[in-house]
Amino acid sequence: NVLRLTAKQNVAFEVLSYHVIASEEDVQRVTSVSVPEANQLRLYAWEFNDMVLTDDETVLSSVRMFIELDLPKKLHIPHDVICRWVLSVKKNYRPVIYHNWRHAFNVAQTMFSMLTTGGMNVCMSDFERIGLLIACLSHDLDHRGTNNAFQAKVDAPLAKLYTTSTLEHHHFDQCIMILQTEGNNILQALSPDDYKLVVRYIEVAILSTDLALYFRKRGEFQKLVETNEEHWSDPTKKELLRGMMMTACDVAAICKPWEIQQVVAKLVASEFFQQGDIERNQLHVEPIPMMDRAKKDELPKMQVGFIDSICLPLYKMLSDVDPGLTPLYEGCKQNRDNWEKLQEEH
Ligand SMILES: CCCOc1ccc(S(=O)(=O)N2CCN(C)CC2)cc1-c1nc(CC)cc(=O)[nH]1
Ligand SMILES: [Zn+2]
Repeated sequence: NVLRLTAKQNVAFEVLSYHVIASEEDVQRVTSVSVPEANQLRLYAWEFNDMVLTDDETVLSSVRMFIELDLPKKLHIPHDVICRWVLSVKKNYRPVIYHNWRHAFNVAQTMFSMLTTGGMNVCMSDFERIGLLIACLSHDLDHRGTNNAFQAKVDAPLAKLYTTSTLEHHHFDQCIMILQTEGNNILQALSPDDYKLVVRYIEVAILSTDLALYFRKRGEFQKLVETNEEHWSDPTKKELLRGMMMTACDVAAICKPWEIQQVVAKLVASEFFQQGDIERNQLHVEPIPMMDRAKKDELPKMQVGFIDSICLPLYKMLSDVDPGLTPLYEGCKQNRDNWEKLQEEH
C-alpha cells in the first residue's frame, strides 16, 4: 500500500510541478536571447520604471542583476537554471492588481540598487546578496491581493497553518518549493551548511516584510544607528539591517518620481478597495479606512500618514547607515510634499 501511496504522491507532485514550474518553451525562448546590459535596462537607477519593459525583459533584467553581482560564476549557477528559476518564480505570482510579479521585480531592482549604487555592497557577503535577491523576487509569492487580517477573518486554511505573519510564511514556503523543484535550484552547488545559511537568510528576509515585524524591530535598529554601534560583524545586528533593507525595498514605490508614485498608489488603492468591498458586502464587516472605497478622498492624507509613520523614519535611518541611500529619503520627502499639495486641494 505504501508503494501505491508514493505513486499517488509522485503523480500529484508531477502534476503540481507542471503547474508551478516554467514551461521548457519559455526557458528555451529566454535562454536563447542575450541578456541585455544593466545600463541599457537602467537597472542601477533609483528612478527605475518597470512599466517600459515587456514580461520577458523583466525576466532577463532579473537574470542580469545576478550576473552583475557575479553570483552565477561564484556560486556555479548554470544559465538555464537561473532562467528557469526566475520564470518559475514569475509564474507563481497571481495576476492581482498590485501584489503581482511586477511588484516583486521592482522590490528586487531596488535591492540591487542598494547593493550596488548604495554602499551596502562592501558589508554584504555573496551568500547575503543572493539570499536578499532571492528573497525580494520571492517575498510575495502566490499573494491573493488580501492582507493577513483578511485571512483570519475568512478563516483561510493559511491562517490555520500560520497564525502570525500568515502570508509571509506562505511566501517563504512557495520560495522553497520552487527552489526544490527539478532544474530550478540555483543554490544546488552550495554545501549543505552554506545552503542552510542562505535559506535562513531568505526566511528571515521574507518574514521581515510583514510590517508588524518592522514596527516591532524598528526601535532596536534606531538605537543601533543612533549610538553608532553599527558593527555589522555582529550577526544579530546584520540580520536586523537586512530586515530593514527588505521593508525599505518593499515600500520603495513611495520614493519614485511623482508620475510613477501616482500610478502605483492607484494600483495599491484598487487592491485595498477590492478587499474592503468583500469585507463590507460579503463579510458584513466595516473595512479599515485604507481599504474603504467610500473614503478614497482621504487617500492623499493617508499617504502623508504612511510616509510620516512608516517610510521617512526608515529611509532616514538607512541614509544614516549608508549615505549612498539618501536618494530614497529625498524621493520620499518629495512625494510627501506632492501628496500634501493634493491633500490641500480637497
Ligand atoms: C494608496 C492607498 C492607500 O494606502 C495606504 C493607506 C494608509 C496607510 S497607513 O500607513 O495609514 N497604514 C499602514 C498599516 N495598516 C495596518 C494601517 C494603515 C498606508 C497605505 C499604503 N500602504 C502601502 C504598502 C502596501 C503602500 C502605499 O502606497 N500606501
Ligand atoms: Zn511586497
